[in-house]
Amino acid sequence: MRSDLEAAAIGVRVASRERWLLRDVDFSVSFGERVGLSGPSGGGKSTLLRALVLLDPLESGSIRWRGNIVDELAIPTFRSEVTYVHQRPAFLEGTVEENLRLPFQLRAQSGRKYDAELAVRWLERLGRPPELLTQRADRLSGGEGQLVSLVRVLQLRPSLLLLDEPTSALDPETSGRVEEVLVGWVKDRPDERACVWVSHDADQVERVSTRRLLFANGQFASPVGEGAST
Ligand SMILES: Nc1ncnc2c1ncn2[C@@H]1O[C@H](COP(=O)(O)OP(=O)(O)OP(=O)(O)O)[C@@H](O)[C@H]1O
Repeated sequence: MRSDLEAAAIGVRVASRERWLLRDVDFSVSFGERVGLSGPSGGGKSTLLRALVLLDPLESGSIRWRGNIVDELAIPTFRSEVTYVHQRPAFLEGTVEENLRLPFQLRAQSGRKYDAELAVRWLERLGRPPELLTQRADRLSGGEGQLVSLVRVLQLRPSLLLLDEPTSALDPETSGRVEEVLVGWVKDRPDERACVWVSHDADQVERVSTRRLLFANGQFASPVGEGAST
């Protein structure tokens, strides 16, 4: 059966090209899945997620999204459907709300408009009040930044989220909310949503994933088994 995202034999080298960060890596994910990715620091998990959305140039291999090779022209639309969520998100000057409005100016989002009510609903589900919208984005704490970055992504209705340690700066209670929101997000539409979740917390991986993988030295190690199936 065809997977929705398929990476075939992808390779990434450092800019100087003297070292491979990923070499001949195969990976696929299908809608409905929640893939938990763990492994040692510096093992290449972020590099892999970035390569899956072509944020770094591939030295070899290819990415297919829903059966089609993703070429240069397809990248903007592809990235509106498959989104990398950075562990330490960046914001532009201005309020949180101004930052939430910005992606709607991109061509890939044409025809869509910022919806303040939707943003407030996501914030509420993440345990934050609407007043956060008026706060300056550059004054957010690390944890608040992670929450706002999730709202920024979720409001754009993506299909596949590549989550790079999305709760690393959050307290346990808020982490729990994020887990609930993101697991629920996939479960609500399992035929059109999935996520890959990088975490160093083995218990979290167990809670959030339907499939668990270990990534080290730029390669997948042998599977560590199935996670929570529901
Ligand atoms: N642009 C780059 N140029 C050179 N080396 C890089 C580059 N990007 C990443 N690396 C190196 O690639 C390796 C993998 O880094 P990566 O951030 O993907 O690991 P990780 O598994 O996500 O680590 P962590 O769990 O600490 O976040 C590291 O040794 C890192 O220093």
